Amino acid sequence: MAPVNTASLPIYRISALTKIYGEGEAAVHALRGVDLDIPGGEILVLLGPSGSGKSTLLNILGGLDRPSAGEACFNDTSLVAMDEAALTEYRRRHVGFVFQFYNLMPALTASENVELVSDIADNPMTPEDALALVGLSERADHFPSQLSGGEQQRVAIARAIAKQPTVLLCDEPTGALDSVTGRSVLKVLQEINHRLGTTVIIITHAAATQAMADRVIRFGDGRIQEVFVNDTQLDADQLVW
Ligand SMILES: Nc1ncnc2c1ncn2[C@@H]1O[C@H](COP(=O)(O)OP(=O)(O)OP(=O)(O)O)[C@@H](O)[C@H]1O
Repeated sequence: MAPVNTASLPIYRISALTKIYGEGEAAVHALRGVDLDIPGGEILVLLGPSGSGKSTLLNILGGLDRPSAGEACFNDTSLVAMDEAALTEYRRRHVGFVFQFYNLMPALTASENVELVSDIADNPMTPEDALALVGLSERADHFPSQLSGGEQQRVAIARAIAKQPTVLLCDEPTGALDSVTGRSVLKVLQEINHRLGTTVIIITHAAATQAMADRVIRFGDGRIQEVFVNDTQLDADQLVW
């Protein structure tokens, strides 16, 4: 299938975004004024040391947390101005999450784990289609304990994409995996971006991942240190780390 080219218009516009946890002497300045446009349809990789604010930014973009000040718009709608109900609706319709740990229900099969989410979505893929996209058709009836770490993460990705989200937000998706398995998971994320046009944002400590990105953001101390546009994305199969 030909790549879907939805790149160009910003899907997120972020300006002067700050996040302070706690108060007074105990205050932690997690974001210190972030300005960033994220074009739709891209693979964006967020790099930076531990504690530099990457997860805080991702959580705000995903509607899981709120900034202390500044603005974050999704398709020109302010996430900051949304009330809790609107934010929940935004998450439900538009955002898929993938975390380091897969959080699958142990008593349910791969297919049933995906079905849990497709049941509450407006226009879901079937669990069969979602599992086929991540290359796990053969494992649909297996329980999590019968799957490898990489396979469990692929089920988690199938679950996240089954509702056909606009964006897929991934916080250390390969953090618990060896490099070969991690590459196979990144390959799946790349396939989803190419085939469905989903905007994919990946936080990682595996710096080699930047070679498959359209855009790389380097974070440090709550600020963007560098934005790098990558014109020659590698196939995830070719990543070396
Ligand atoms: N709920 C919270 N309450 C207080 N401080 C927090 C909270 N969440 C994050 N922080 C602090 O905010 C700062 C940024 O954290 P964040 O998790 O965004 O960093 P990160 O770059 O994602 O780090 P890592 O790579 O280790 O996940 C850190 O100093 C962290 O301790």
